[in-house]
Amino acid sequence: MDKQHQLKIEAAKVALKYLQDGEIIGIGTGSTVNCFIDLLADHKHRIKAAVSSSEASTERLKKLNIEVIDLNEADEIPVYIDGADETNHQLELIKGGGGALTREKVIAAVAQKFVCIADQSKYVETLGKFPLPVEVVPMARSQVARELVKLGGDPAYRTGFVTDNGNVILDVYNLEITQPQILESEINQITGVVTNGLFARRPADHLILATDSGIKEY
Ligand SMILES: O=C[C@H](O)[C@H](O)[C@H](O)COP(=O)(O)O
Repeated sequence: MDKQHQLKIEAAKVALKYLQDGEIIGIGTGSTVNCFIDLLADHKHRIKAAVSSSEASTERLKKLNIEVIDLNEADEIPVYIDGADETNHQLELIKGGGGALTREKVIAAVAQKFVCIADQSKYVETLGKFPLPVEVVPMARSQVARELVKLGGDPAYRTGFVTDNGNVILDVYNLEITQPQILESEINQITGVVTNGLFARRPADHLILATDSGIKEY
């Protein structure tokens, strides 16, 4: 097993302490969350059910016989566990490398506590080295791309990829994101944008970062 994968498992293990007995848990998407889902299998008797942010996570949860319910059936989500592509020290995130950003953002908005799990490679001074994913209604792709260029980015169409919501993704390169909340709002104002992968207006509440020198919690 490679070092990075080992660190993802370490972060996921620590996140188990946020499980609340008898409650619904929100589950994100990606390789780090997959580690958490696998660990959750041994604790499934403690939770009421899971709300999932993607078809991929739903499939993994169901394979482990963890009940998955629709978000509309959940009155509240005390805790949401998810990974990130980048995080800064304010726990503002870039997410959506796996294309699940919209459903992730919806669940994060509902959740009382958003716990981000990550390995050390995700921690950055300034967001933007990782291309910012933007989910777009297919017919608006070119128009949205032109508007993203005006904001200083270099959008690239993620070819051959369709989100769980039937939309496409533009990955925006070369943004140095010094004001994440402002950029998040500006991109969301572009007609045709479903959502973008900046989680700055609703950042994580806690970060569990696995590093070579141990777990760091923020
Ligand atoms: O769309 C995917 C999600 O936002 C993931 O949380 C993010 O891409 C991080 O994934 P991973 O844990 O595989 O690095």
